[in-house]
Amino acid sequence: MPHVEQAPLLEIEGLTLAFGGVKALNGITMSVAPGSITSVIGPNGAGKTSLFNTISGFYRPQSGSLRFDGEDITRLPAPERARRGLARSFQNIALFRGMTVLDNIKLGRHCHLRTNIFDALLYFGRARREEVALRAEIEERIIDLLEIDHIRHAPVAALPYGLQKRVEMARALAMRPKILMLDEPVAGMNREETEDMARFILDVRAEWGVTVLMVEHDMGMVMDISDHVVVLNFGQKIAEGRPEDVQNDPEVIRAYLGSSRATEAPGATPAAMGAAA
Ligand SMILES: Nc1ncnc2c1ncn2[C@@H]1O[C@H](COP(=O)(O)OP(=O)(O)OP(=O)(O)O)[C@@H](O)[C@H]1O
Repeated sequence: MPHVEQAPLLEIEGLTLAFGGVKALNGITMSVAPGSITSVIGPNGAGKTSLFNTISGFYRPQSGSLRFDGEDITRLPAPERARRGLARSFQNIALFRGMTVLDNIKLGRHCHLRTNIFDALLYFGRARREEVALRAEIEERIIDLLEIDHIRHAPVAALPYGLQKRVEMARALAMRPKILMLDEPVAGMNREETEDMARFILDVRAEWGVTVLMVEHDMGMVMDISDHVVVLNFGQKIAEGRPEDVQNDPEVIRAYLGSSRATEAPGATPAAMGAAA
């Protein structure tokens, strides 16, 4: 059978976003294949967070378009994008710290709750009971998959940072997303926590087929688990491809050399950095 390429789940075309005179994004075109783990990397100020905020609908681009699951979402507000299956975590954890782990996870399902009075009136009895049971089952699967059963009743504020990050991912998963957007999922984690998180991301993809789009500075982790890597610098895409290709791209190494994160350059051996200088 001939190989047929699947249509991208997310297609970004010519995205431009400016803050005053600063072009945080300058004509970014990229796509995310269904079932892939796609990572966006780049030195500080490259535009990664701006890209995430534009995809999830917090920022409105000056030009360009976004298609998600075959539909144009460029003008849709953030909650509607979430409802359609774009879920994200945040660089700085955005959990309700006084609430328990379980209650935080339950909040993830809010985007699917009915808000229309007619829907609500029609929605009672068996259908409702079935949906409640289904949600509870999904929450249990998430808790099991992310190994957080032992802390389900703990207040989030009492947990170490690495576990809080895991709970944030659990909450995003409770939205039953098509794309899970992870903003620096291992920032501030030690090696062991990082390896755990990498394993959870792979498990989530394998078991649920969720597509993952992440921004991350930890090059080891990005290169280990990504299928596709997109590199930004000063708001522009300077490279993309398989981890091994991006790692050896002289322009990518040069971009990191000029930044405070030179030692994090993909494949930053002294020889490679000397060659790129
Ligand atoms: N709300 C804002 N107002 C003004 N300028 C902004 C705003 N957000 C981002 N910028 C500017 O846009 C550019 C891209 O920033 P962005 O935060 O997207 O980069 P980044 O790649 O996520 O950086 P980091 O790795 O440090 O998180 C930077 O020059 C930044 O100063």
